[in-house]
Amino acid sequence: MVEYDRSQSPEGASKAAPRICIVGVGGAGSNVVDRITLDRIVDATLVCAHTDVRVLGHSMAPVKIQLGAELMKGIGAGGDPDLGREAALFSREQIRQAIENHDIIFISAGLGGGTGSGAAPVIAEIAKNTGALVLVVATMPFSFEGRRRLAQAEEALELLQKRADALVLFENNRMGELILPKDGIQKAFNQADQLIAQSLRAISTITITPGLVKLGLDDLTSALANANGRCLFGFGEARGQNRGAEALKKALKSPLIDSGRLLHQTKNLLVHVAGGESLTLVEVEGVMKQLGRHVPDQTHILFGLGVDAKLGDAVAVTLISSLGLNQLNAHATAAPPSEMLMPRPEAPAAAPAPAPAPKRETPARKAPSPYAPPAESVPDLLFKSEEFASVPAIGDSFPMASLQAEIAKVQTQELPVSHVEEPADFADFAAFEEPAPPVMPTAPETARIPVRTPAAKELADAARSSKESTLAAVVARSVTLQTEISPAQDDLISFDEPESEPSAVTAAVAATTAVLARTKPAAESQQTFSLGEEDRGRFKDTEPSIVQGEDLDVPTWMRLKKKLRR
Ligand SMILES: Nc1nc2c(ncn2[C@@H]2O[C@H](COP(=O)(O)OP(=O)(O)OP(=O)(O)O)[C@@H](O)[C@H]2O)c(=O)[nH]1
Repeated sequence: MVEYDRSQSPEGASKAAPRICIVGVGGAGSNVVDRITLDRIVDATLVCAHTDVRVLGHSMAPVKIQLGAELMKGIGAGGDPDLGREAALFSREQIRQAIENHDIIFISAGLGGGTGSGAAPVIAEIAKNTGALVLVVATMPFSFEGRRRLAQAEEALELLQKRADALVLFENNRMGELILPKDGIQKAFNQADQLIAQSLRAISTITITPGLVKLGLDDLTSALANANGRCLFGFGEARGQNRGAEALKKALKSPLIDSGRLLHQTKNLLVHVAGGESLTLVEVEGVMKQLGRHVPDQTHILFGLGVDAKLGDAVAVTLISSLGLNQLNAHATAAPPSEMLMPRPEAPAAAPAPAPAPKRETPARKAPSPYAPPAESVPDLLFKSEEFASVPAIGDSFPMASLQAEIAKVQTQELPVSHVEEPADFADFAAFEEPAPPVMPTAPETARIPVRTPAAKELADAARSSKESTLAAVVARSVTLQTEISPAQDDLISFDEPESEPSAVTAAVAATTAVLARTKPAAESQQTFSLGEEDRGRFKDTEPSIVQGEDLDVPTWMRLKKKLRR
């Protein structure tokens, strides 16, 4: 495999992908790291740091640090932040070794207990001293946990604010309100962990994705700056014809934004729109117009636009803002979370109530980390070489017109498919309940590139000449008709000789090979299922839905798409 080594470029190593480390501290922090590990949502070094060996033992993080092993004897801090702090100080060398050599370090902790509240500020300080950018994602305790926990959380928060470059604070109470009372505490925690994990992914993506309109850490801190503020976070991703509008709708529906209602009161709102290479300006404009109905005119919108080939034909919208705790509480008592989208009325009746007197000063902006590049150079430093370089650019040199002509030929040609065997795990038609809409032939060239590759042609020819390779024929035909240039993570394509032929063709060949390698050969014993006129009884006046073993009620694009994804 030939890899494009960005460190060889004239700009040097500064263009390498940023190294991200996520440290979960204490029980809550470790749960968040587990979720990230399970979902494989961020490409990062995952570390779990805890005083409690039982929790560490169950942690899925590849790197585990037992804090203050000798001091704590493997038992948790029992809700005492002093013990948590001592334990972290005992293990500071181990912590430093685990987290050094990273550009961005996320620290996640539930505040209020002993380990998270005591150790997270120490870890943040060590992280800062390594020269990394330090972002803390923390939760405040539920009100039912009592005043002492809240006081401990507030104290830890102050320490963290002094050390972190940005602090994303979630209110467990608020997240707990969003589940049904009968669902119980476990569900509340799960919901919270999921939101925190999502926000971590979104923030890391925003910071590392090269942007046409780049958002920096200063934008993030502006969006989060609020006296005693809590994070409002919404994320949506969608495919299909109305993907921009759908993605925004999902982001607004995120419980922390309460169907867009909470945005009516925000001063700063960070909006990041990202898509694959097919993302159009019209779509972005549509998203922003629609969003404008949910935010007051005076809201300062921090807008970012990113192109990430990994998104393929999806569009993702991320909304990040913050609201003072008092405003949030006032909103919660005034209006229960709503299911419906509530656009802002055209003429807002009254200005939002003034924010209550701040309890705590918003921390002064920290001096930029030595690792943090100046605003203009952020996209360069944060460019992920191996991912983006592997996606072929579609230029004039690509023989699109002739390929499309060939495809048109193939599309009108009937391949002699006598039957298609469904592999065991292909019978899962439940997955089709909410399928992504088909990609229309009019889709922009960069969304999906129909490619008739030499390899695909060979396969199709072989399929026509051999009755036993019917599945291969369908796959070949499907690959021929709709080859995605942005394959799934496990289909990443290696380029042996990138310059030797158009890279999209290479991609299609590799995709074809990958699909076929995973495809089981058709079983000899399976019989072709066909209905003759005499069998059709009361259905005699209807069109047959199964022809030559293919169920025509299942739209072609669905069958082909499913097979391609396998
Ligand atoms: N979101 C979320 N919050 C949690 C979870 N578990 C605990 N919390 C919150 O985090 C706070 C701290 O709890 P833990 O993380 O278990 O405590 P710790 O930091 O490990 O401290 P010790 O148990 O005293 O060693 C609690 O007061 C809860 O508000 C969880 O799974 N998810």
